[in-house]
Amino acid sequence: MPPTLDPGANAPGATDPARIRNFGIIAHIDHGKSTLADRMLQLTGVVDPRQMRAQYLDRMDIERERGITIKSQAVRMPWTIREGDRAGEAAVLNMIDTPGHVDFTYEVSRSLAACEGAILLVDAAQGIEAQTLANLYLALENDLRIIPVLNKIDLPAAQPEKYAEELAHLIGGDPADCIRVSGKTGEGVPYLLDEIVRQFVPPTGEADSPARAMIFDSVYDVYRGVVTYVRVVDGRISARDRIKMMSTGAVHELLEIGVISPEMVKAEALGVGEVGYLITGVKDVRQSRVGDTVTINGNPAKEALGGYKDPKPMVYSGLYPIDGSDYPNLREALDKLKLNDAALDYEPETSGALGFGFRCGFLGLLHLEIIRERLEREYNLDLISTAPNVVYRAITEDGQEIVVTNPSEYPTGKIAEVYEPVVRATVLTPNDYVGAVMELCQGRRGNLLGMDYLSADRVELRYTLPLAEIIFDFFDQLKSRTKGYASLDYEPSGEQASDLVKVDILLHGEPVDAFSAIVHKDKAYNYGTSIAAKLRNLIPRQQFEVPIQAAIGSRVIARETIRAIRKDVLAKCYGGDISRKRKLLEKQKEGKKRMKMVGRVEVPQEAFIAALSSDSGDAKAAGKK
Ligand SMILES: Nc1nc2c(ncn2[C@@H]2O[C@H](COP(=O)(O)OP(=O)(O)OP(=O)(O)O)[C@@H](O)[C@H]2O)c(=O)[nH]1
Repeated sequence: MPPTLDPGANAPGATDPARIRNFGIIAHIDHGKSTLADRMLQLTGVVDPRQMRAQYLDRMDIERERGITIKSQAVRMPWTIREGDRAGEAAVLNMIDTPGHVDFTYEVSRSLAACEGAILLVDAAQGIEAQTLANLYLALENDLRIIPVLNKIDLPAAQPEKYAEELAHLIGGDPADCIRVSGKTGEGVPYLLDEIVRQFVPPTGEADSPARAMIFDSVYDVYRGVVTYVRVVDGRISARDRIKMMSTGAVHELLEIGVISPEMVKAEALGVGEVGYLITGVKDVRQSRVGDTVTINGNPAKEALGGYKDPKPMVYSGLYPIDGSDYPNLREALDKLKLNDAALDYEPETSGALGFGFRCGFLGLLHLEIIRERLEREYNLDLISTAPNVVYRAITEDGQEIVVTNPSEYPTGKIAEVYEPVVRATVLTPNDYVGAVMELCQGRRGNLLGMDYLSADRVELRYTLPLAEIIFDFFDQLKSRTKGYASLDYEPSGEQASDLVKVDILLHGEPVDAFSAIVHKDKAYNYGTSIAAKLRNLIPRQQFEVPIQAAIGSRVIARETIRAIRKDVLAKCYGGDISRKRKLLEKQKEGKKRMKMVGRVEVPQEAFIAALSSDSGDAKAAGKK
C-alpha cells in the first residue's frame, strides 16, 4: 500500500520551510550508507517492515549486485523528535542518496548542493578512507553542516573510540560528538534522526520570487519517460505550470509533480526548500540535465542557480561486437542507454583489426565498466573494448589545435605541444606503506602536493598525477603494494603539457590500429616491447616470416619476429583420393573466414581480443575499495 502523506501543514507544497531538513549521507564505498538509509526509511515509517528489502534505494540490478549506488535518489520522511527539550517537534526530512564513486563526483556535488547538511558516515572498523575525505571536501565546499557518525558499532572489530578521535581531529570538535550507530541493528539511529532535526538548519529561499529549482538527478523510466529530481530554492512550482530549463531555454508541459516517499506520490506543488520529482514526458535525459535550473515559463527567474556543468567524458575506448553482425544491435543498445545517461558519448568508428564499432566516451573507468556490463547483460551483446585512453590536446607548429580522443587522430605533422589531463589524487594509507605509495606515484609521474598525519598511523598523501597513468593498473598496484589498506580518490585538475608520443604497432609493416597508443616518451619502449611480445605469442605462424614492430613515426623502437612455417594441409595425403584432398582444402577455407587480414598476415580475431583483454579489468577492481 502506498504511504499517504499528511494532508495538513506538512503536505508537499504547503510545508513550512522551517520544518524541512535536507541532508545527504557521505561515505566511503561499503561503509554502510545504503544500509543506514534503509534503517531510516523503516524507523520513520515510510517503508513497511514487511516490504523492506535490502538496499531499498538502489534500484538498478547492477547496483544491487555490485552493492554500489550509481544514481542518487531522494526520499521524504516525516520525523518527530523523540527525546530532549525539543521532543515533539515535527519535521520533514529529505534524504538525498549520493553515489560514492569518483567517476560520479559531479553528481555527488550536485546532490550535496541540494542539501543543508551531511552525515559523514565512517565504518567504525575501518576509519576514514579516501572517499570519506573527498566527499567531505565537497560537502564543505557547499557550506554544509556536518554530523560525524560512526557506523557498524555492532561489529566485534569496531573501534569507535579510536576513530571518533580521528574524525574529531579531521573536522574539529569533540570525539564525544560523533554519533555511534549500527545501520544493521538500528542502534543509535533514532537518536541520529533527532540530531538531524536539531543540528541541521532549515532551507532558506524567497517564497515570492520567480521559481528556481535545481536538478540534482534525472533518470529515464521506461514507462514514464524522464523523471527529474529537483530541489526548489525559490518560489513554487505547481502541477499546472509550464516549466523552462534555463541552460537550453527548452519549455516543457508538466505532466506530474510529486515527492518520493518511498515510491512516487503525486502532489499539487513543491515550495521553498522542498525536494521532489517532475515528469514532463521528455524521453531523453539530456533535455533535463543534472545541475540545470528549472523555472516557470510564464514568470521566469532572471538568473540560473550556479554550478551547472556539461558532463564531459574523461576516458575513451572503442567498443566492438565480437560478432560483426551484432553491430546494428550495439547501435540500438547505445541509443537506448544514452536516454538514461547524459554523460555517455559515442560515434561510429572502424578498425582494421576489429571491424565496425563505436568510439565511446565515459566519465571514468567504472562508468565504462558499468556501460559495458549493461550492454552485455541487458542487450545480450558480446563485446571487446580497446585499451581506454584519455583526451589529449595537441597544438601543431602552425598553431592548429587538435583534440585527440582516439590515438589514430593523433596529428602526424610537427607538434609544438601536447597537453594531457591531470587529476588531484588523495591516497590514504597506513604509515608503514608511505614509502611504497610514494614510489608508485613517483613512477607514474606524480607530483607530491602534501602529506598529513590523520592519526599516529594513518597518512593522507596528495598528488597530482596524469589521468592516463591512473586508468590502467594504478588502483591494483596501490592495493597490492599496501596489502589492500590504502584507498584512493581523485578529481580532475586541469591539464599539463607533457612529452608524449604515439606508438604504433606494425605487423609485417602494416599498422594495427587497435594497438596504437599515446604514451609518455619514457614509457614508449616498455609499451612497445610488451605488446609486441604478447602478439608474438598470440598470432599463429604464417608461411613467411612476420616482423612485429613498435614504432614512433618511422623510428622502430622494438621488434619481435614470428618465424615462418609452411603449413601444408595436404602433407598427410600422399597420393590418395582427390575428394579427401578437396575436403581438407575446404576445411582450411572455413578456418580462414574467421581470420582478419592485416596486410598479408592472417590473424585470428581471438588474438586481438586476447591481447586487448589482458589490459583491462582494472575498472572492476576500482569499483570497489
Ligand atoms: N555489521 C554491520 N554491517 C553493516 C552495517 N551497515 C552496513 N553493513 C554491511 O556493510 C556492507 C556495505 O553496506 P552498504 O550499505 O551496501 O554500503 P554503502 O556505503 O551503501 O556502499 P555503496 O553503495 O557501495 O557506497 C554490507 O555488506 C552491509 O551489510 C552495520 O551497521 N553493521
